[in-house]
Amino acid sequence: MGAEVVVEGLTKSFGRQTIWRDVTLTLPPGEVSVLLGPSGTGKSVFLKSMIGLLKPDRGRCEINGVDIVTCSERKLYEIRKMFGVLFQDGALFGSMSLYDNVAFPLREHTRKSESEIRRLVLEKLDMTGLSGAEGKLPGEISGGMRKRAGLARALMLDPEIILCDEPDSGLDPVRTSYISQLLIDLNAQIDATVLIVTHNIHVARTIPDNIGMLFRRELVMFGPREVLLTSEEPAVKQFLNGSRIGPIGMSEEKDEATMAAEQAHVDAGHHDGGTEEVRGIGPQAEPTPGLPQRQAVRRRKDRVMRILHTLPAGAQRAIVDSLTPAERADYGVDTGGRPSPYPRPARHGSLAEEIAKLPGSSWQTGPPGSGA
Ligand SMILES: Nc1ncnc2c1ncn2[C@@H]1O[C@H](COP(=O)(O)OP(=O)(O)OP(=O)(O)O)[C@@H](O)[C@H]1O
Repeated sequence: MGAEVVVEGLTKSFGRQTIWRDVTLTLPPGEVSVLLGPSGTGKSVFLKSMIGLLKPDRGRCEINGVDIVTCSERKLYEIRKMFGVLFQDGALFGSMSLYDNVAFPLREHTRKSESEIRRLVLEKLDMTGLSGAEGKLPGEISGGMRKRAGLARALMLDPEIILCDEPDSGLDPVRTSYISQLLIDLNAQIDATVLIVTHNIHVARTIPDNIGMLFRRELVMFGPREVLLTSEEPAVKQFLNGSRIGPIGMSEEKDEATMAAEQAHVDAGHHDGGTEEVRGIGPQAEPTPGLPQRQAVRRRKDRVMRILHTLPAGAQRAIVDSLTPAERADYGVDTGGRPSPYPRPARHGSLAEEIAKLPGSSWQTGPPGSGA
């Protein structure tokens, strides 16, 4: 199973520009999480901070009990080997064949024989649908193939954590669906913890177990997909529907006068720029038939049912609706479709307070009244 990543109070600035502050979240082991956010909110900076390429100003990022913010260079080097990273452009060496690109981590970090390297390279190229392309140069293949080659290379050291920086960037919707499916298939095969950074709404709706969103230099929320997908938080709703109407503006957040003017424009019958007003939660992608089931699914269900009473009502309903009759019986959910007080009665107090009291909790919730 993949490693758990615990991020607490992480803050990053460049000079006087704060990128984000007090980011707190836990990537549950072996689950797939997505970090959303408008352009420039610091999603890539967050990924780079997680692998120690950038140093946060304060806070912790703990992996297997090691805080990579404060650990020694030597320890960081060891921890980094647990990561497989897919950079935006694949980050392949342009003068090397795909074979040599994918073999690179093994040649650099292990003493494996060339025959063993060959076996492993061909295996990873096969897993990523690149069999037969090993002799090609990165410049001779499509963007989608370059991404998959980057992924094959990221898998070489059997990572426990896979970070993907905008796996969909530059890809058409069909290729985006393929690479997203590939990530689910890989998760089913190796049970690694996966974090995908993206602003692709379709990826966010169909792929992850958990979703978070960065906005206004903060993590607006992070939790089971049902929380964000049923959220009434204006920035989240606007983002998920790709609409101009809401607090997210062209470059930064908008002032109230601009928001009111835009709303009046839409009220007068003009289009809001969104392609669809999606309601409810669609099904999550499953592994391709013939592959094993994702082990994370059962673990996540148990985990989410333990914290169900702390979640907003809309998310609770969506989670309960997704259970089979047998699961409802297992978890003690009543037949009226509402959860019984499982595993303990709901307590009084704000959601944020309730969540903060959970053992090992590292949830981030939105501001009061945000529905987070
Ligand atoms: N090394 C750096 N030095 C100074 N500023 C930086 C550095 N790296 C990133 N930034 C700034 O941090 C901010 C966030 O950048 P980042 O690339 O993380 O955003 P993002 O959310 O990934 O955006 P996009 O979705 O467009 O890729 C930007 O204002 C960027 O200019």
